Order: sequence, then structure tokens, then C-alpha cells
Amino acid sequence: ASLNWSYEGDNGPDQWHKLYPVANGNLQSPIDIKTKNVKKDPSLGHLHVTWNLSTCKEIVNIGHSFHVNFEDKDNRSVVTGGPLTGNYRLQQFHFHWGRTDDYGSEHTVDGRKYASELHLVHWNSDKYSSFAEASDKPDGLAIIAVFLQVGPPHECVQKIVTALGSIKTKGKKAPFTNFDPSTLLPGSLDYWTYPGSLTHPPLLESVTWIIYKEPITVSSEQLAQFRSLTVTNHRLPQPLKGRQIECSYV
Ligand SMILES: NS(=O)(=O)N=C1NCCCN1
Ligand SMILES: [Zn+2]
Repeated sequence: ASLNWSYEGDNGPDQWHKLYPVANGNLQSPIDIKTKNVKKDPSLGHLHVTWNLSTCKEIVNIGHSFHVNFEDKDNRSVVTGGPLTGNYRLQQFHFHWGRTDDYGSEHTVDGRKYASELHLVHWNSDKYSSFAEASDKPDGLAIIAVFLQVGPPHECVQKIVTALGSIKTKGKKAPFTNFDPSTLLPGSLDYWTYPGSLTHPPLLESVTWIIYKEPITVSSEQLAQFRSLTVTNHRLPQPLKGRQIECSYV
């Protein structure tokens, strides 16, 4: 039977532990980033992102969200450096949002909720041969997160919003090519990093989270277009359980 879970109602986040016991684990994500407890780490260098727009393939409606999928059969689009050892290959990106512009991010900063949050999902292609194989290893995944705040529209997010028009129902996919995800990164390259998990089932504790401090800006209308697919898809912050958050030393 399909392990059905959702973001609200009987199969909502508070029930996920019944099907996925790791939901109550010690390395769960997202978390609230309490900036006064963050440790500056001189050994944390810059992240090196090389995303090749030739690897961008398609946009897919997966019901509780939409994914932009990348070809991940070689190392054309990888991230390395920062807290990472070796190359992590870009597999897909997606967003999280809420019912209104007042909340919708998964991570929060000193309790502040952003309107949305971008996740760029990568897997350790030096050690493993696929996302599936890497997805349950402690050094398997690296997810880059970018906060979205509300203001003027974002030109490159608009390309994604326009493409949503052709994937209105669950399971639908459409070609989405030559998109460069680095256009979705903020100006400052400062980031926080900590060990965590996937934020929706299977909630595996295999993720090195890398969260940019500076948000990007999108318009309320662009967020409303995200909601036209599903109204909300964010998990609330989970217990830190003694984890240390580090920040890049800039
Ligand atoms: N929001 S998240 O942490 O990326 N969670 C994911 N779960 C399943 C596979 C892809 N990503
Ligand atoms: Zn996500």
C-alpha cells in the first residue's frame, strides 16, 4: 500500500511517526536557528557551486509539491567545499510554502518564519551510485536552503511559476530546460550548516543542511501561484537535541 502521509488532517506531520518512527529521532529537520548559539567555524570555507544548465530536465507535479528535476548521471552539476567532503550531485529542487505570506518556510531564524523556502537536493556521488543509495547514509545528502521573503517579483522564479501552468494536476510533468538554479541564490554567500534530515517522509537523517543567511525576494502573486498546486507543504521546526549549528567564517 502506498505509505500515505500529508501535511494536514489524519496523516499530518504529528502522525508521521506512526509510519516513519525516525520522525521522533535526534537529527530531525527543520529546526529554529537561534543565532546566538551558532558557532563561527574558521575552517568552514566558501561553498563551491557548479550547476550546469544543460542538466535541467523537467518540472513535475508530485501532489504535495512540485520538483524541478536534473539529469544526475554525471558530475556536471555539483556542490563541494564548505562543510562537505567531496562532490555532491544536484538531483532536484523544490519549494515549501504556507497558506499565507506570513509563514511557509521550514527552517526559522530566531523564531522568524519566512514566506517560503527553496531546497536544492544533492547526493554524495563520490561514495554512492544513486540518490536512493545515498539517501540513508549519514554523509549521503546535502541540501542547500534559501529563504524567500515577499517584495517585488523575482524574474527567474517567474520562469518556474509560468511552467506551473502546464502541470496543474498530480503526476503531470513538462519539459523544463536550460534553467540555471544559481539565479535563485542570494548575493551574500554566508551560510549556517548543521546535521539533519529530510523534512518529509521518509525523513531520513542523512542530510548536511547548508542554509544561506540572506533571503531572496519574490512577490505575493508568485507565491499565490505555488499555492494553486497545493495550499501548504511545510513541516514545523523539530527539537535540536543538542546539535551544534555552525556558520561560515566570513
Ligand atoms: N524537503 S526535503 O528535505 O528535501 N525532503 C525530501 N524528502 C524526500 C525526497 C526529497 N526531499
Ligand atoms: Zn524540501
